[in-house]
Amino acid sequence: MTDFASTKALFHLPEGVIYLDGNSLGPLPRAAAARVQHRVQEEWGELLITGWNKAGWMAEPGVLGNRIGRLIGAEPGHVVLGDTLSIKVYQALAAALEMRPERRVILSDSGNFPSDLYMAEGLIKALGRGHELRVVAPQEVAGAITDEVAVTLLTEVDYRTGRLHDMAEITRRAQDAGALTIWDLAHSAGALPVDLVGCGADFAVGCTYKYLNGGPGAPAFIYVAPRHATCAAPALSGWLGHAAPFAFEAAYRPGEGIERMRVGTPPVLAMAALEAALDIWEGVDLTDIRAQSIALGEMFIAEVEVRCPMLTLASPRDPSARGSQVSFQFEHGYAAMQALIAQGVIGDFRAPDLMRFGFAPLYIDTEDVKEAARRLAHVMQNRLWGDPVYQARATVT
Ligand SMILES: Cc1ncc(COP(=O)(O)O)c(C=O)c1O
Ligand SMILES: Nc1c(O)cccc1C(=O)C[C@H](N)C(=O)O
Repeated sequence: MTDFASTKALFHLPEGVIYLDGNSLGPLPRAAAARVQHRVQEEWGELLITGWNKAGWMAEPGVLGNRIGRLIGAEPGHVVLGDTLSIKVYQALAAALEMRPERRVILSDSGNFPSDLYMAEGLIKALGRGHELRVVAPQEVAGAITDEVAVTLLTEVDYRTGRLHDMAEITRRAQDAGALTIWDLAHSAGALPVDLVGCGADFAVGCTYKYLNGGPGAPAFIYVAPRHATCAAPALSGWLGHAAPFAFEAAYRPGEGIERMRVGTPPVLAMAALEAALDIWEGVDLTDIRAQSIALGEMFIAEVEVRCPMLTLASPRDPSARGSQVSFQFEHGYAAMQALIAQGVIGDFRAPDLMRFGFAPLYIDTEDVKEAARRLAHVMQNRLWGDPVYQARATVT
């Protein structure tokens, strides 16, 4: 059984703050600052360029990829880190489309994060072969899998509502129809158990700065199923995905297996912070995370619905149908969230009217949830959101 009181102590959280936004950016693992400092001073400072070999910087995208692989049910040696999630979406999609050259439809849903859809649009333009991005409502995905579909591009957990796709069922249906699947695990990795092997997923991508707590700008990851490892063509054929980067050949040859999904120089400083964050996951059981995340979410919903009748639940009520976040709809949601943040409870707002709260059991406990609901009730009952100071929109929300 995971001891969540011990894991909470491993994070720095500002005094008085209840942090319900780890679904956007996880908090600072206490060990990360010293780990980054060590990398800067002892490795970069003292080893200089020899750090690539002596400190293992060059191999780290695969080493950390394996540690993430354990959390998402991947086979060892089939996850690699690097770049941003948007880039990894592009790579997976380009590889999948190449593997289904006779088909033209990319199937996604309106609950997908816009960047995934934008990357698909950009790739369609770049390919110029008449592909279509077909976007349906989340609940219509299964029915929209036809033999026109080359690939499904879906985020398992809807970033706005927390609605969860049935990964196993959709993967099965897609493959029965001859399509490939790409799963974006941005809101899944570290939030709930994921079983890529069990589901038979073809590709998966995700970020490490949310529930994995790797820090702002932490690198993304990509998974390619072993059966595709030698046929997935890398669209972004950078030198570190080459079979022999240091042979400096004039022409590109894809690297062995997942190595070919590397592009360029790895983010060495960011990986130091991520390494410290992943240490915390070593003793953690994802089934414990799921059970506790459901308990926290259920408690929050119950407390808020009793105290704040003006808020409407926008997430699935059935906890098994949602990820590790809960959203409430409110017309003045932006200002209400700003007022709540001023009370020390950090959640976020997603247009047009959703107040979104993430529950990460590693550092959020039942007392936090009760206190967050109390402060939210204070904001709502006293109509603090009506104060013009909370209406001004910030650049990043
Ligand atoms: C589901 C999903 N996909 C893609 C992205 C984009 O990630 P990045 O900014 O790392 O490219 C995000 C978050 O920003 C996301 O939540
Ligand atoms: N990646 C982000 C960023 O660089 C700035 C602000 C927010 C983000 C996010 O990750 C947003 C997140 N994907 C979401 O679900 O809304």
